[in-house]
Amino acid sequence: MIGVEGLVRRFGSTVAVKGITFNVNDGEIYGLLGPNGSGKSTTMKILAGIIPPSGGRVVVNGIDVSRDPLRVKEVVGYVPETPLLYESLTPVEFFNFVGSVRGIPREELGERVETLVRAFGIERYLGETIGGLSFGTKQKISLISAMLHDPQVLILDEAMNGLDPKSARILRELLLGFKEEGKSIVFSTHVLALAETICDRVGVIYNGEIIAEGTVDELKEFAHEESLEDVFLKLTESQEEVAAIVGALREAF
Ligand SMILES: Nc1ncnc2c1ncn2[C@@H]1O[C@H](COP(=O)(O)OP(=O)(O)OP(=O)(O)O)[C@@H](O)[C@H]1O
Repeated sequence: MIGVEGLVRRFGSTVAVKGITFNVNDGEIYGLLGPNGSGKSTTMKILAGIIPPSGGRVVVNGIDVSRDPLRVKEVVGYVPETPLLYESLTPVEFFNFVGSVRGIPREELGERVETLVRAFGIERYLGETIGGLSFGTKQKISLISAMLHDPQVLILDEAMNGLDPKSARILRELLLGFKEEGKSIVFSTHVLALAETICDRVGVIYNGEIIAEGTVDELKEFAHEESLEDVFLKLTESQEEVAAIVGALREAF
């Protein structure tokens, strides 16, 4: 369970997050959708205990992120937008490192690594240094490392980035399984068709504020639109702008 109330985050004079409020229940996948620079990653970093809020209150599984960010990290699995890995290690060395930092018993760690490595099909890269691997393979390593301690809460920032269709399907099925187990999942994506199929509820964030929230069907009804993409463009005031740009491009080419 995640509770976010009046969350504010400033970077100097920039107010990246302007007092947002939302909850994510146990067994729920919450989609955080918004244009570039709207405050998604900043919000997710705060939920994961990576950066502190400037104001408001965030409680993750009963733990206040401002008071106890280290304990928050224990219950959260966080996948950043860009994988942050030790490039000179092999995936096996990296998973062992994560396992020891998190205090995961050796046998449990071995079993989880084996299951997830097989699921994402990266067995053949286990002995290579991470620095030489493709972006998609690094993303899979980042995902696996976030799941090794079996966290109750998953914060996934553009987690499908770089994944091939098979791995994207596997991740989707894994997330649906986690949801069944009662985990809370926050998921940001620019792929609205994906959000439509996976999220129980979505929050549309724009200029650091949540401007609409609900199930995909509720948002479609609210905006009188047929697809989540049209809802998104309408709410973020991009529909007319997109039409004007496309018109100009057609004239130019
Ligand atoms: N470390 C930082 N220092 C200064 N400004 C920052 C920092 N991190 C984020 N910002 C600013 O905060 C705002 C929100 O950024 P954020 O990365 O949260 O957006 P986002 O919705 O995740 O965007 P994208 O879809 O492009 O990943 C932007 O104006 C960004 O420039």
